Amino acid sequence: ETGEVAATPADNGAEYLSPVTIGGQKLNLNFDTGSSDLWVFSTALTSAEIGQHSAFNPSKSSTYKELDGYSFSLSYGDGSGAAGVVGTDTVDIGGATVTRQAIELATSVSSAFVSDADSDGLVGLAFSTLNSVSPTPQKTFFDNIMSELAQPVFTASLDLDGSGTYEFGTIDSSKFTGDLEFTPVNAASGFWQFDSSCYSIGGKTYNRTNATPAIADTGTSLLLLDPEVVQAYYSQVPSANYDSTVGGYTYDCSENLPDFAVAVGDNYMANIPGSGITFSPVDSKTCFGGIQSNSGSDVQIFGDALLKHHFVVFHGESNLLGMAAK
Ligand SMILES: Cc1cc(CN)n(C)n1
Repeated sequence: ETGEVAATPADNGAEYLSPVTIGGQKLNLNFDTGSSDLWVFSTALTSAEIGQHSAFNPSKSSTYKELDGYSFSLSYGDGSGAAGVVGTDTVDIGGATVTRQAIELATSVSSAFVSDADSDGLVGLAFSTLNSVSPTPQKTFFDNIMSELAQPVFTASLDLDGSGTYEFGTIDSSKFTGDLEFTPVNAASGFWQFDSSCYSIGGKTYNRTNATPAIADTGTSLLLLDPEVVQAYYSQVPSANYDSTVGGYTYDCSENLPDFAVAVGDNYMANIPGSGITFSPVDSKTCFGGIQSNSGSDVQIFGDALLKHHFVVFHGESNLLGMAAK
């Protein structure tokens, strides 16, 4: 079995959304390799909360089964969150189908989700150990389908314009160039976590002895690195400075930015060309960088700002992360 689904740009350009069919109902969900819950807007929310979203209606699905007394509650690194009840239903992603997938129906969502009209929820693709369901954590879609897949993998090929594809069960060699380099993942963390102990700016490489581990996180827009790396990068950008009003480093959009690369394990340097560093405009002349600080937290988050320049393989059986240029 394999499945392929397109990722399309959300208006805000900060996330990638893909169509998922649950009990015959289609929702646009954010595939998130940095969390492990599949949750959706549900008709239990108020109409004000639902707004323009598609909301799953359990009473309209002939295959939905409530998990009586089960609940979930989530909060993400950006302060957003959701909570609600749990059931199972048939989930189809691009032709790959799980018949009794735990789905988490939101009865409350934070304001960030209400205002993000493009995302009807998330598909968590980190390890099931991080699933938030009580009293019994549930398995992710990938865990449930892995044994049915032609290969125990899923891949993310996210493009610069916010489009792209997620594929389950196959590694499409037409989607990358050069060698696919695999790195062992520390699955005990629950994340797709690996070491990252060097970086390069404008082609000059720096080794680090105190780097925090990194995770591959398709649900985060930016590249959130240890402060010393971020300061080193923006010290090479004359007009750059930390702007607390926007909460990050900004610079003149006219700058000729240096290339940046960061290690994924020991044998892959993931490069971002200088022309690909900017995340968004702040105003007519100021730009907000895709490289920002993790504020000294104990992990570096390799989000879409990095991943969209590469082809990424998540290998669930051997706990490996594959990276290739494209
Ligand atoms: C909703 C959401 C997901 C993630 C990354 N895992 N963030 C930071 N926010």
